[in-house]
Amino acid sequence: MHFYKYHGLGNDFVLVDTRRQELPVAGEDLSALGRLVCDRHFGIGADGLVLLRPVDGADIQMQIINSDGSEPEMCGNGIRCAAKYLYEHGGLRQDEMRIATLAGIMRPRLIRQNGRVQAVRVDMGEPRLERTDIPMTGPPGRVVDEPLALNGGSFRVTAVSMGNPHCLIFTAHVDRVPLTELGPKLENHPAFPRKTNVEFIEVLNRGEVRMRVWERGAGPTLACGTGACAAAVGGALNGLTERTVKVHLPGGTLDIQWAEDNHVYMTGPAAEVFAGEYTGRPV
Ligand SMILES: N[C@@H](CCC[C@H](N)C(=O)O)C(=O)O
Repeated sequence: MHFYKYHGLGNDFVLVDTRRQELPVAGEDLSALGRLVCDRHFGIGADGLVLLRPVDGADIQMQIINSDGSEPEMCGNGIRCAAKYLYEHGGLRQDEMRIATLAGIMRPRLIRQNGRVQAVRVDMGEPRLERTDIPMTGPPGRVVDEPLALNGGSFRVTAVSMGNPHCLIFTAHVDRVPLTELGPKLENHPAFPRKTNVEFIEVLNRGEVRMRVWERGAGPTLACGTGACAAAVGGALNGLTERTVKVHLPGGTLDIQWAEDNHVYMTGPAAEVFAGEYTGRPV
């Protein structure tokens, strides 16, 4: 299987263009393929597998499989990588694209300099704030700075869906958070019937935050695009930040704007690392 390896701020992906080859999976067992290629010891190694497919009504479809084999609705860093690949290798020589995902059609726009893609700005659509849309259990309404019981204590959480669920916790010292202990407990908390991504956020000032993320189906990652968008929305909902913020992640910085049209715009880099042939065991 021919693949490309990309990353967005260290959130890394194996990218496969299914328009150019058949996948080596019996009955399209994408969950098993995702687990195999993402494995950092026995596979190529990645946080996720990004599959590009032909589709009606958009330029391309992006499907993503987490490293645990689950299929999320959307991936912000992955879509910037997909857009860069499509322009540089995938025959889509246009600056604006429409990419279909399980969360709807996303619209990346390339920012180019001397013909090279420097960054990608993506219209990530509207955030979903109703509890049932996260989804989260409990009475109807938004989940903003609400207590969530865990381990005999409680956290104040804000919940935002960017097509995929995010549980945001604002904290004074993000470096002191025991991410690998709390992350899986919150990811699998019964309040989130489809599990959740978990973001710990420290507000530096009204235009900048620092964030660490525990991703649903992938664990701790160096960056999360949808998570950064959710953090900007959550910061504004709590009155802690403006609607335009820089989100500093372990892998680098994303610029996020929750615009007046209610759409969230994410700007950040995407990088190609290498290409290769996966010769591992077919599923
Ligand atoms: N890293 C991604 C999010 C990938 C999906 C996530 N793990 C989930 O299950 O929702 C991003 O950059 O948005």
